[in-house]
Amino acid sequence: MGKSRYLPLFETRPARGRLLFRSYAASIFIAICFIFWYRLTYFPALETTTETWVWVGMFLSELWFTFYFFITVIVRWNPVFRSTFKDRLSSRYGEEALPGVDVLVCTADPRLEPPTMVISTVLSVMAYDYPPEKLSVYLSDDGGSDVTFYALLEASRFAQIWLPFCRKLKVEPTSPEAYFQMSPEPVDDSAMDNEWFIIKKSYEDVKSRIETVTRLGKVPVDIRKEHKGFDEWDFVSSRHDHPSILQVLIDGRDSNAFDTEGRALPTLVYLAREKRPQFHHHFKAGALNALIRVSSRISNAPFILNVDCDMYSNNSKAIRDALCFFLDEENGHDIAYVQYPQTFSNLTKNEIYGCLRIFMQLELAGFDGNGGSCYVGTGCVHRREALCGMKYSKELPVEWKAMKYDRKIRESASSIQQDCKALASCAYEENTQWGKQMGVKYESLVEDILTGMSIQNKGWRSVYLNPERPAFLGVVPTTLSDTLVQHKRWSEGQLQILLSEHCTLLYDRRNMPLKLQLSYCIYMLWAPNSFATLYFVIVPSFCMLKGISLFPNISSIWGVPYLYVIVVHRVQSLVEFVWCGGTVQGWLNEQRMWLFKRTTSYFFAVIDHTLKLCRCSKSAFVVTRKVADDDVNRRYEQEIMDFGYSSPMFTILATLALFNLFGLVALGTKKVVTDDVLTKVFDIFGFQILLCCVLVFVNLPIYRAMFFRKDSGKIPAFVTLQSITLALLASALAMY
Ligand SMILES: O=c1ccn([C@@H]2O[C@H](COP(=O)(O)OP(=O)(O)O[C@H]3O[C@H](CO)[C@@H](O)[C@H](O)[C@H]3O)[C@@H](O)[C@H]2O)c(=O)[nH]1
Ligand SMILES: [Mn+2]
Repeated sequence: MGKSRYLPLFETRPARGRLLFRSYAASIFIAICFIFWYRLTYFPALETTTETWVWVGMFLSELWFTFYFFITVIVRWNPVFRSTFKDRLSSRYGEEALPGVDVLVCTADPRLEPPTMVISTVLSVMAYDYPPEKLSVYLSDDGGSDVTFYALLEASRFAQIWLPFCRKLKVEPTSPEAYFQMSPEPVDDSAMDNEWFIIKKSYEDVKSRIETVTRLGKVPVDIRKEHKGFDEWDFVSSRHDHPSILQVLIDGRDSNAFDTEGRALPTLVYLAREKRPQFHHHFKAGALNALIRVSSRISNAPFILNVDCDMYSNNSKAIRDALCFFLDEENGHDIAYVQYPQTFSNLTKNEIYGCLRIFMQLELAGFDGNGGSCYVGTGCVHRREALCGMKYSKELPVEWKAMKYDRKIRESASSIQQDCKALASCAYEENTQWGKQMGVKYESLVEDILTGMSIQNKGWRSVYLNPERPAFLGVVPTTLSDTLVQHKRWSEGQLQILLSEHCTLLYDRRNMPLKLQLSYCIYMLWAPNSFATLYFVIVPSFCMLKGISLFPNISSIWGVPYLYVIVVHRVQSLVEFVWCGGTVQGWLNEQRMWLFKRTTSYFFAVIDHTLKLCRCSKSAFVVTRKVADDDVNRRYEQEIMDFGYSSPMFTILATLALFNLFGLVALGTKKVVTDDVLTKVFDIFGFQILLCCVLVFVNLPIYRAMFFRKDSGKIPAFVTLQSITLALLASALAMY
């Protein structure tokens, strides 16, 4: 093709309103300068040592918040949005010349991640609008469960009717569970409609068979006879102790692997990598690395899509979209991965536990503008070489066509099986670079972010793509404790990166622009953020009771910059949230979660990590629960916060909430008694009172859950009692 006629396969648009944002940021910056001026000028006027120390604390906290604000500005400085031209891709490459794509799906526990959900995800990716002979799907089962294997076996059979049905009706989404839940029953009597009912019935049968087996907890003998693969479980002593299990359920190279319309089926592979108690298995990162190796032996596609088991494909064009970047002749050669945002199917209108909306819809675009999107673990298409650890180099152009995978070459299935089992064994990685220089990284609980950083450090770029129809839909946790525990894992993982040699600001960073390095700090600093936040939640109320004023009088001129920052900064956050598709109530909920996470999850992450450094505890990847009982689901639908059981996190939340409430009450009574010209008190302690009121308002659901609710999701009496005692003690300490 002549250069003059070159048409790009994707385009990039900068976000609108950048000028407005930059002016806003500059104005806040000026206000912050005034705040520091105030802090420093009034410093010498302090009388007691307590006053001096709390003042220093305020100064440090404000300094910290300023630095953090500066980073949030960098992330938002230049967001970019991308779109693709899939028609050009088709006309340039046709169907024949498209590259192979391997899809890696991970599951870890059949009780937390029901096998029916896992196979809906698997079926949804098998049904991509992509030549099936170029598609291979691999499921890693860290639960090592024969029930999950049975579910996949059922899926491999159901695929024979599901895939032609999806093609014929242009089904969207291609997850049978989601599709039949949302698509209305057809009303005509045509043959097509009959087929709709037949397939639906067939899916329901599959589902009910799997659910029966799941309830039993093991596969009955008569079903075990259906497939020789079940024999592998004869050697399984527990999920933590078994040899590699590998079953090719559909072999795409097999000339008999056809759907009911005679078209090829994608290859489908089940893998439970070897587990032995004496080996560390490195959680999801380890699972992915085993899959990367096994897939390289079986299909070796040049592009790898990876999804979590709850993230079904919601857009059957997503692979083609991603390829528009990699296959663009002019600008695609250095792109290592294309990241789709995580979006969720089970959100309620006002998202009581938040859903990373700003992160997924805006900050990732900001990262892209600064040099490359983060890798967020799911919904990401990688170039195999980049994921395997190869450095980018202009001289060594990566040629995807060179990695041809010839489906016609037949090898004996048993020799492939033998090789693959060795590749998925515990000992395979010993004395290799896997997890360090190769594949997904092991040193952090957020293996995704660290792996993305390391890929960018090797000279690759990455892009963020957010098509109008979300590419994947997953599940957000439906209780407060699940959410807080998930965030604890994330912030702990980020802290691990911050304190490791991979910290962007210290690492060998020739290939990462400074603005991208700073952008990563926005998450790496989550955990340390807890200290400044705890300080602001506790100390101003404490000092209010002690009679120490920490902020300027509300009527003084120094009050203006404070008011400006407080009001304008929150307005900007609200506007941003609504722009990203949220509701006003949703924003309020998000603010609450922001406070809860900082005072519990992030704080616990610091403590846990410190214990780990002292070798008192070990890293654990607590898998997020994807199902809940009816009671919990009902409360989630009604957007009522679920506490349900005692947890030290809830004790902290409730104590802080009560402490601030007591503060307000005590102040009220004290002033009525002494009647110390009320307006004067409000003037001197105005900001502290305001802060206290805001905290009480934000904590309203906690008071309700302690004192006014009767359902099983309320705060347990034991936690309430504990918190009242602690908060009373703290208030007494402040007042006397
Ligand atoms: O030992 C393990 C633990 C987890 N998983 C799988 O990893 C995925 C993510 O686990 P989940 O409990 O759903 O974690 P989330 O917090 O929802 O996941 C986010 O955060 C993780 C990093 O902490 C990323 O890996 C994920 O992609 C990202 O969605 C799931 O498919 C699990 O089945 C494994 O395969 N093996
Ligand atoms: Mn998840």
